[in-house]
Amino acid sequence: MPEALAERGRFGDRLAAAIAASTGLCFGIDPHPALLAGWDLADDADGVRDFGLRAVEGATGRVAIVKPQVALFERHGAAGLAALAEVLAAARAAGLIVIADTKRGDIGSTMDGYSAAWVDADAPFASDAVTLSPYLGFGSLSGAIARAGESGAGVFVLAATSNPEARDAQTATVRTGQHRGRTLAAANVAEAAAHARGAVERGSLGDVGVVIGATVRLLDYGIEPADLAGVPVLAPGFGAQGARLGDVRSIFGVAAPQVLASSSRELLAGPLAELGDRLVAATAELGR
Ligand SMILES: O=C(O)c1cc(=O)[nH]c(=O)n1[C@@H]1O[C@H](COP(=O)(O)O)[C@@H](O)[C@H]1O
Repeated sequence: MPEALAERGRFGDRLAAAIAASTGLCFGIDPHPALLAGWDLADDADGVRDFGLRAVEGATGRVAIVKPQVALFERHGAAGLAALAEVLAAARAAGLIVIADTKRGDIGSTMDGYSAAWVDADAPFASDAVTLSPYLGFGSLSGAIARAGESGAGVFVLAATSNPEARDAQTATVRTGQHRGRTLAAANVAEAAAHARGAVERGSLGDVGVVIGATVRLLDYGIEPADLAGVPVLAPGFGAQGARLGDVRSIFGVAAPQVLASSSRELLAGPLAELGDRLVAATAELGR
């Protein structure tokens, strides 16, 4: 077993334990300009760092999973990325499971660079998991998936995203190969499910998750909740995009227990002093 994996264990196992000990609430850390202003912070690199660190402080002991949005730090250039590295390290030091929302996706050889940046044990932006786009072909991610597994990290692969304009592309029918006849979204789910088989036998979760927006109807994308056995489901779209935390069961059916219900702006908006209360209320609304 590679040393890094031996140290922290498999991502899916750690995630399953975190959900069992807390809930699947995933707190999105998205430093938008208006939210920074709401916490009396400047929209610059220092501001996004302080915003991220305060969000991590509010999350600690209240939620198990956080998801910093990379672009909202990156927009402040090198200093913004340095701020992001600090926030990621603080979140991991606090024992939170950190999903970096990078949405990277490239040809396989280039994906090695992203792995070195985000998921290797000694990566400058080391995270527990990253979001990846499979729309250059799921196979283009196979090296990144293997490399994440070697360091005990995970990946979340976009399947049915929360934005309505993705629907045409993601419901297109695959015409050749083993997924012939499936929608592209369902084919990505099937690939993730294949990675989860061993974990299902252990009563755990796989290291390859999918992203399915809480705003979509699974059946419209050719996905059945039962297709998701053992697959962690990152589900953004709660709060600002309209989905309600209390509806996780009706949206995801039998897959509800492995859903990471993600909300950013709705939890971040409002006074910093009340952030803890908002997180506690969201946890109660989500339930177990
Ligand atoms: O991968 C994501 O995190 C993601 C996928 C998706 O389908 N939809 C989606 O909204 N997201 C991200 O989830 C967050 C949603 O933010 P709120 O709408 O403020 O809760 C943003 O950071 C989005 O980039």
